[in-house]
Amino acid sequence: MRPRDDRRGSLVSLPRNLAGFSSKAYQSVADARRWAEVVGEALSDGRGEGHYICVPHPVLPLMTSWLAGTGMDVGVQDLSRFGPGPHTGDVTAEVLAELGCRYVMLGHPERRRDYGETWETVAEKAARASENGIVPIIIAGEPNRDDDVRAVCSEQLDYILGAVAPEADLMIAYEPAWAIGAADAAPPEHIVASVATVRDLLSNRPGESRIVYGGSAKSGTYTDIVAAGTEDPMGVPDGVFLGRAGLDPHAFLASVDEVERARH
Ligand SMILES: O=C[C@H](O)COP(=O)(O)O
Repeated sequence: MRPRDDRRGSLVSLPRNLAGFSSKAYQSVADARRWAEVVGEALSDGRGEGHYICVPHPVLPLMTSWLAGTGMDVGVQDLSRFGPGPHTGDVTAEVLAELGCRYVMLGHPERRRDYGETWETVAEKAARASENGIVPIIIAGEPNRDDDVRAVCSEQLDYILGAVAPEADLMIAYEPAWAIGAADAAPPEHIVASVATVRDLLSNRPGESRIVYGGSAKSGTYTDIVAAGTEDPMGVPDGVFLGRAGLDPHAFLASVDEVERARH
């Protein structure tokens, strides 16, 4: 059975084409508003359907209202591993769901670096999200360039697959840690081989899964990946996840166009 999207009151599928942007902790509220004005105007015809942004918690309701009419989904970058109760400072999945949160990023190397988050914790958070109708975006990928992608991603995903219901929707952002915050994205051939591996690791799930690529992605990255994946369509991700490049709303819009063009 498909999980219920309580916000829309109906059963929905994950989008097929996904251009995403995580604003991390880069933007002020005024910056976020300026970003939303440009994107909101460009996608006011609903052309943003299925594309998404992940913002800090306080920006969630603001961004949701600023992007109304675009079709875009809004998510956040973390949530509490606890349910409602005595957990000072935490933001629960229940509160986020009430605010219309569609996605939550989990497992990002920056959170593991800054807060020592373990995959056990990430899995607990994924379960909390999923039980509350929020789709976890699991940031999976190898720490070092010469790591064994299958071995690393398999171990990371085992934590998650053991924690969320088999039929729950799941998004994986394949992000090799060595390509995050770097000068360039990982080589397209590496991305294609790795995405095919991740797809294979998820192939027995009854639930819907999507895979996007992140790590120094910018305009042109998705087109390069598609070109490298001509012989291996399973290795072509369902979209791209921008960090720094997406701070420029025009660059985000270019990625939306690129993903839409490549996948129609
Ligand atoms: O979630 C997004 C990624 O971590 C990518 O960030 P970056 O494009 O700044 O490397």
